[in-house]
Amino acid sequence: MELTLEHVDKSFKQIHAVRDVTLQLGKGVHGLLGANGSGKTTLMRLICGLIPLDKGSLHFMDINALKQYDTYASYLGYLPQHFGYYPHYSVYDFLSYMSILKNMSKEYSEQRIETLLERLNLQSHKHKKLRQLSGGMLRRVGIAQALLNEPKLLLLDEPTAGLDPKERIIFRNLIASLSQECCILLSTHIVSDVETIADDILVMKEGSILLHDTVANLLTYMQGKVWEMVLPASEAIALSDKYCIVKQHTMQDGVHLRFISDTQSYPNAKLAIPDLDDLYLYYFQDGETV
Ligand SMILES: Nc1ncnc2c1ncn2[C@@H]1O[C@H](COP(=O)(O)OP(=O)(O)OP(=O)(O)O)[C@@H](O)[C@H]1O
Repeated sequence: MELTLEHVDKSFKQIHAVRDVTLQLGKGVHGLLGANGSGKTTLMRLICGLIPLDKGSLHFMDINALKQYDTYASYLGYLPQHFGYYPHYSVYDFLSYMSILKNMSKEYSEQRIETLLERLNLQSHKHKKLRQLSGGMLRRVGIAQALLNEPKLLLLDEPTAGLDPKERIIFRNLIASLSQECCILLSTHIVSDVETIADDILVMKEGSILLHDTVANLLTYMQGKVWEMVLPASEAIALSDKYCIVKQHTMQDGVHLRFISDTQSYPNAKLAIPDLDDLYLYYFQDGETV
């Protein structure tokens, strides 16, 4: 069960949105991190076949997505960043409608919808109109439609956007439970969404995959670059002009700072154990929005 992209490239007029991306993703959860405009959604839409590649190839298992799209699509589930829905449809009617679009038989889709309503804790809401649902429930309906055809390749574009912390945890657990069944590519701005559940992380910047490795390996790279120290408030301001500050907390004894520096810039700075937030800021400290 492997997704393979080779030299995938896409431009929109003068914007080079995806640059020569080559990667292989197997079963499990793959976190796709990147700042706004780094190309995550475009990459997902290319993988889904919603927009054509300018160059490159795309295979899932032995299927050539460009030549055997119908077979490829039968393995695919996709939750877009902004999933359009029909506010007057009930949860059940919406899922039935989506199963027709996915060419599923009536009998199979009825069974499958019941299973998913149960699994996603939506059973008691099945006759509610979509417009009556909270953001979290709507996101769960979005996931349910993506899972209707029991996909082997699941693409989730910022699935936790707009969810409260509790819903985010429920969602994370759900994704983790699906990871044994399929290859999941999950894009997000929120590092904590993928830190604990992703088997590996892809960091995308300006259309290219800058890093692709396990969390443990990526953090090894940050060792020796993350520092902590306490400074009087007046000195802390000067430091924030020079270094990338990851955390800052004012307490009675001064300002507690966590910052990134390739070398020990202050004698009283102590090395800290790096986390993914540090790594993310290290690569996006040049002013891009996170
Ligand atoms: N249909 C399009 N037409 C023109 N430019 C586009 C189109 N889709 C994306 N772009 C541009 O391609 C670049 C990558 O956009 P994309 O939406 O893929 O990034 P992203 O990483 O998903 O960003 P975000 O996190 O904000 O959703 C951006 O400069 C964007 O403006």
